[in-house]
Amino acid sequence: MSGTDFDLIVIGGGSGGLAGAFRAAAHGARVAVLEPGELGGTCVNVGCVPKKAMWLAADLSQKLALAAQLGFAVPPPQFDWIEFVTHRQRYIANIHNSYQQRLDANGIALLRTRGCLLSRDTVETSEGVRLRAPHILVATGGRAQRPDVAGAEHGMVSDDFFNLCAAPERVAVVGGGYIAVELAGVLQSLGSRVDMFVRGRRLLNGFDEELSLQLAEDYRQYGVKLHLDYALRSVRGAASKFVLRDASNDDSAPFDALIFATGRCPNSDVCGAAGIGIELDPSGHVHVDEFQNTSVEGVYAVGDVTDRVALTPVAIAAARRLMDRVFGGDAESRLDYSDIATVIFSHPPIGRVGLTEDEARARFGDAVRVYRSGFRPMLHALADSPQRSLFKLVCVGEEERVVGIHLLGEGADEILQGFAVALKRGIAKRDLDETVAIHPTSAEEVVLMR
Ligand SMILES: Cc1cc2nc3c(=O)[nH]c(=O)nc-3n(C[C@H](O)[C@H](O)[C@H](O)COP(=O)(O)OP(=O)(O)OC[C@H]3O[C@@H](n4cnc5c(N)ncnc54)[C@H](O)[C@@H]3O)c2cc1C
Ligand SMILES: NC(=O)c1ccc[n+]([C@@H]2O[C@H](COP(=O)([O-])OP(=O)(O)OC[C@H]3O[C@@H](n4cnc5c(N)ncnc54)[C@H](O)[C@@H]3O)[C@@H](O)[C@H]2O)c1
Repeated sequence: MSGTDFDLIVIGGGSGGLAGAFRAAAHGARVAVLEPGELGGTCVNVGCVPKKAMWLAADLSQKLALAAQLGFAVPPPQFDWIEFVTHRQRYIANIHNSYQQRLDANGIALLRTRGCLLSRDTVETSEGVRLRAPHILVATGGRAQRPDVAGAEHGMVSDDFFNLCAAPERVAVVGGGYIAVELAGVLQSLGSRVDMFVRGRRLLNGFDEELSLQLAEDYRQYGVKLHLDYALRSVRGAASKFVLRDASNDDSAPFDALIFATGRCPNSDVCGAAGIGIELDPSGHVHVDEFQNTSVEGVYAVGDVTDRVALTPVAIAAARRLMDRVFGGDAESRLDYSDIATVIFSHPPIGRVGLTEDEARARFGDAVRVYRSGFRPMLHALADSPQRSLFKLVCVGEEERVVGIHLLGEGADEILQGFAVALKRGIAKRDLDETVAIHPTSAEEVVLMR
């Protein structure tokens, strides 16, 4: 084997790529990873990790306000954004170091460069070096996309949010999905006045409608202005003042910052996927089968570049199972994509696993039975804060198999994981009824619904 021959070349050192590289190396494969940016990709650098750090800061600021209402002598909190970012980035630097150490310890070659597929077994680096391997993993992730309207270049995207040094006074967030809801919540909590411009008639399309309506209510109470059914026509921006114009040519108030959270597109174009005949869907996602095979033999793909669920643990799990198949001798190893739990780090958070009520009714008709519990969590009730929780169970058939769990409220992010295991194991409502509650908690509502 020469210095440019490997068993596996991984293009992209993000969540999926690194997980695949480590698992392949553990099976004895000789691995090269190509990554021009920071190790860890989107999740570690401009996604889950810095986002969750900002969410924790926002959550603390809300808790400080509750504490003040409950008798603690808390002076109005002054948030030093730059100091917080120093802690956040130190945390991230530790992740980079730990990845680098693991790569070294596993003998994985890291090339700080871009990779482009030349054929089914050859990748060319930006410097023109050709590497060869019988197995290639495409794990190049995705990038934020701006809407196709005049002036869109003036706005930030989520990557830029993480470069902020202070809360802008008035912020416009365009979009109503995961990132829009999360960034709007953080900014409002940390002192901005946020307006959300949402194309649809509600937040979080595809999530349970009742929970999305309740979250919209929570956001309004919290001071976020929601502009639903908003058709953005253009943006004018100059000297850090932005004005949005809608389809009726009405102008918005001026904003100090504008953030587009209008979806992401796959990085299949920057790694030569189409050039070697890899099948893409109309939006450029790499089409993979249930074993993560692309349409070109020996070339696989995982994570956000594929036409599957765009979440970090999904990219990681898919990559590990793939490497167990390719190098670990387990011919059937593949990820079961059903019933993947997900959390939106809104204020309060939303957790979801399985079918929404609408999806269940479309599939099972009258056999669906829904249980719900709306309540004020104890801390909020004590502090006379209006924030409410709404938990829902979607059940099907005479045995009332639980096919969906939807939690909006404080703690939902931490409560859901265990119940996701239960749902995946096929529990029925009766199993929840037979489980003795843990009192007093929010989680107990899941086993007490009648
Ligand atoms: C703001 C935000 C918040 C998020 N929050 C969460 C969350 O809370 N929970 C969650 O589960 N998911 C979250 N996600 C989604 C999560 O970040 C992605 O699903 C995950 O990072 C996908 O991993 P990946 O390996 O497919 O791609 P990435 O992590 O994006 O990694 C791809 C890597 O490939 C590299 N690359 C691209 N082209 C090339 C090339 N030609 N050659 C070499 N390298 C290349 C890139 O530099 C990048 O490092 C969030 C995303 C965003 C944007
Ligand atoms: N907590 C988490 O796990 C988490 C957090 C962030 C992102 N993610 C992942 O990243 C993915 C991408 O997140 P996202 O928020 O970018 O996408 P998204 O698909 O959740 O939301 C995109 C939003 O942009 C709107 N939109 C699209 N084009 C528009 C246009 N031209 N004008 C106005 N609005 C427009 C859509 O209507 C939608 O509301 C998510 O689907 C999720 O898989 C996960």
